[in-house]
Amino acid sequence: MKEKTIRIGTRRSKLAVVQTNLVEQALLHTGMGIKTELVLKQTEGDRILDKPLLEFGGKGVFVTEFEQALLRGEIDLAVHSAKDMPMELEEGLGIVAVLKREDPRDVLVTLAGSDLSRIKEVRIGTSSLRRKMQIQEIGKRLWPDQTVRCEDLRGNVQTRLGKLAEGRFDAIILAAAGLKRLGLWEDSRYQYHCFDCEIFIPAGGQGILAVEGRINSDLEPVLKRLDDEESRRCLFLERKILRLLDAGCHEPVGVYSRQRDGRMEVFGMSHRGEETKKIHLWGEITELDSLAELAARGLS
Ligand SMILES: NCc1[nH]cc(CCC(=O)O)c1CC(=O)O
Repeated sequence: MKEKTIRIGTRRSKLAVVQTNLVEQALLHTGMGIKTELVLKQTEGDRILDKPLLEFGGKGVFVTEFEQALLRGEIDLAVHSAKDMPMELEEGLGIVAVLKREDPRDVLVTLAGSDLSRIKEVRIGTSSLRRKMQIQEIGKRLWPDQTVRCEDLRGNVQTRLGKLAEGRFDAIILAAAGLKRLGLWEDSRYQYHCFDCEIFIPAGGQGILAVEGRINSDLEPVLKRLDDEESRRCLFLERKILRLLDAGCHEPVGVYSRQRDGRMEVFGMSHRGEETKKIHLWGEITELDSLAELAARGLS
């Protein structure tokens, strides 16, 4: 490949930049003499902070502007949190590399020293229907004599933590992956209660960084080196299930998969109409399509 600088697009948030730096590091580590340049963009999703995402176009709001830049050739790659990616990508673009999955768990975050057992009504900040649904259910076990009230909370991770610190909520729910990547995991201002993925099912793709690019580009040999096979397989399966479900963002859906002893294990939850459905299935890694269909059937 000819020596050139790879232009990588990402959002301006600190998490997005840190995540893109991870991709840059991985590119440097290929030892293929690659140079990178960051192209930061503010997206619709970053500008509109006073409404839940689902009121103005859902997942695409973080991605569309980068897709246009990729198609125009202004950037060569875009780095996304896989869970924020829309189901259908623009023609000619694809997920060209999948990095090794970071901790996929959801975490209940409280301020250091706070004791939720003393609170009659626990106010939890989250805008995600999936998180609201699951914390309501788990809350009945965690706090049998208390009530849980979920309230909307948007903004980047630091903004959300700021609102917790202001006392607007007793707890908030965030992804472990974001907290770890932002160096907040050891932060003594907060207490973290991690939920096992089989109990509190993460969003499809949670913890995974996906690199989007033009398909069949001359970067492919380089991008192969960044790719983690198991994470790619899990992301493929989780996205396939979501696509089959054709779940809009109005429906809470969680999907999580992992490889165990050479087989694929998948957990899912959905809530359509009045009913909450849960699945736990096993399948062969060579037959992900049929596993996805089985999972989607169980969740629809
Ligand atoms: N929706 C925002 C978002 N997108 C990705 C992450 C965390 C990183 C990841 O899941 O890879 C977060 C923050 C959060 O949900 O706490």
